[in-house]
Amino acid sequence: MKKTIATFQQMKDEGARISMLTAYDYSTARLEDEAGIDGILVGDSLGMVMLGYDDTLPVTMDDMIHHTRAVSRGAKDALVVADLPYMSYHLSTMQAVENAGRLVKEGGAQAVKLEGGAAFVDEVRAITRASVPVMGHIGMTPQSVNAFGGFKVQGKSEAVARQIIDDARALEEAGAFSIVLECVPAKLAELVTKAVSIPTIGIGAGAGCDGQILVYQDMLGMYSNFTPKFVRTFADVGASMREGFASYIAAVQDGSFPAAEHTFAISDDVIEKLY
Ligand SMILES: Nc1nc(=O)c2c([nH]1)NC[C@@H]1CN(c3ccc(C(=O)N[C@@H](CCC(=O)O)C(=O)O)cc3)CN21
Ligand SMILES: CC(C)C(=O)C(=O)O
Ligand SMILES: [Mg+2]
Repeated sequence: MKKTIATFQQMKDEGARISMLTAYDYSTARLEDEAGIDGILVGDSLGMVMLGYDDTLPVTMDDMIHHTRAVSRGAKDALVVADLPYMSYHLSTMQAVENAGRLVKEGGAQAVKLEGGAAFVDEVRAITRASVPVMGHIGMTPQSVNAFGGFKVQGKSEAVARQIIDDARALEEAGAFSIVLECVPAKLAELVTKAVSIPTIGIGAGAGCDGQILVYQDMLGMYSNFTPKFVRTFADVGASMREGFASYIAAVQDGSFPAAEHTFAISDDVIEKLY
């Protein structure tokens, strides 16, 4: 059965941990869904892991819609959340609602995510008012990479830690259904999780969150540009792929592929006539 934002809230209330992963295409979404994932995020991280940019800033609404449509078709049960990319919700609440609406209407997402806390409560309220559920995202928000001076842990000082707690409360008050906590100290994430009644989903935020999310290429060993400290390789699919590609290349080179069983037959009569 399709999971909803009510399923997420019920899981927090019952103390069941929520599992999320990113996906950017139909086949991967299908595999994650079959494995029983609760939620799939079509992250703007697709700019890095799918498109090869150095950060998420160049990702467009058209990129997001293209990938969200594919994921929506593969996610039978999982809740599909799509990221609002950089500059798609920063100009006005009107722009935010319009683009959130496109991710639902054209992409087939059930919810959207935006980066920001107290500074974006007007956008969260406006999108929620249009009946699109919003996931907040605070801590190390990658769209602010230039403002942070790199992908750096946030919330180690009292001032920033306090801001993160205030941001979480502001998001809940504005109607967000859930909050991603990225790259914040584990004990701060625990405090935030207790400070709000909506589920927190952590990435590099420790086990005290209500759920976890990872970029799937990271947990399958498929992306080697960097490996954040918070990543565990659950299966080395990257190594399997490299081996598979290498044996294909070798088989083509030595002529062992394709073999007879991979070919289509034609009657000798027909062939004779062609000579
Ligand atoms: N493949 C991938 N995985 C991600 O988790 C991810 C993306 N891409 N793209 C968007 C953002 C960027 N993220 C990142 C990127 C780098 C670090 C990183 O290198 N962190 C270091 C140092 C942190 C510090 O000490 O301040 C680490 O060791 O984890 C963390 C998160 C998380 N998101
Ligand atoms: C890492 C998650 C939370 C994200 O925002 C993304 O994949 O874009
Ligand atoms: Mg993102």
